[in-house]
Amino acid sequence: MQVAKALTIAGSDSGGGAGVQADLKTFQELDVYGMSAITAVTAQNTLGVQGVYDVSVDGVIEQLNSIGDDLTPNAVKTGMLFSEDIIEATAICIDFYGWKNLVVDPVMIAKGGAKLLQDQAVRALKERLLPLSTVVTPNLPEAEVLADMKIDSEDKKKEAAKAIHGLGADFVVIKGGHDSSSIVTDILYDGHAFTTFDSNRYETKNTHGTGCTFSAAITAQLAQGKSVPESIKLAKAFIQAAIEDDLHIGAGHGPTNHWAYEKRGALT
Ligand SMILES: Nc1ncnc2c1ncn2[C@@H]1O[C@H](COP(=O)(O)OP(=O)(O)OP(=O)(O)O)[C@@H](O)[C@H]1O
Ligand SMILES: Cc1ncc(CO)c(N)n1
Repeated sequence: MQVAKALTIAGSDSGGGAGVQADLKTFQELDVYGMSAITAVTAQNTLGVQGVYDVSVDGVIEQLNSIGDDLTPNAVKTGMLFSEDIIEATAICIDFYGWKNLVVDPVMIAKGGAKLLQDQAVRALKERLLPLSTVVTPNLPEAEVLADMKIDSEDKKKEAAKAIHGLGADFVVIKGGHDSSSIVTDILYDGHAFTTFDSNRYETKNTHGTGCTFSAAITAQLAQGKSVPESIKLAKAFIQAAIEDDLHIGAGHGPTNHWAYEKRGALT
């Protein structure tokens, strides 16, 4: 049996809803063999982030070398990268091993406000990682930082997508989770045209790890040879199911349900 392999380079969430844990659960649900290189360990639950401990740059490089020397991934995603040095090391390794199908989720701040990327690391993200990326998936506040502009209209969102595309990503998806409208719209820009992906907003506080899960689903699809638009369509259906069928775990912002998409498929 030939199985596609995907790698996540990201932080660990002890609460299991975001970060490496969300990525591996998503890969597994989408029939992709999951691998991980951990950049930081967070002490985290549904109430917030209690601590952040970054892994040494040597530790990150050694994990990537272990994978690169034996287990070539068909697609790679990055999540929480924390520091300029970790971004630099990640970019060098991705380039060295020639890994393709890179999805960059430019994680900056956790929903509760904790910093998951140092301010001085934004430049490295823009200059070192985005030029290697197939897809970059900012939420609205991240798109504002990457494009260096305020986004307060649909036209501004499109202008920001163009600016981020100009940083070197092949495809830009600006996610709509932070909007307040009843329809959640993610927009995709491929350098020529825009495509929109709409869904009904589901009112819930259990949205911890939505961005990680969405970008991991895109990565799993790319690993299996799907096109970027096809991968985003599936990822949107995957996250919609995971949000709507919420698990009610923990007293704060609970995780999404990584089983839900498969379960729906089994029922239809
Ligand atoms: N309430 C909701 N109902 C339906 N879809 C949603 C909702 N919130 C987010 N989404 C979808 O989830 C995906 C992630 O979007 P979001 O903007 O929440 O990412 P994020 O802020 O990076 O997430 P996080 O930082 O919590 O991991 C997108 O595809 C978005 O459309
Ligand atoms: C480790 C980690 N990565 C990403 C996020 C963003 O959801 C988070 N809260 N924690």
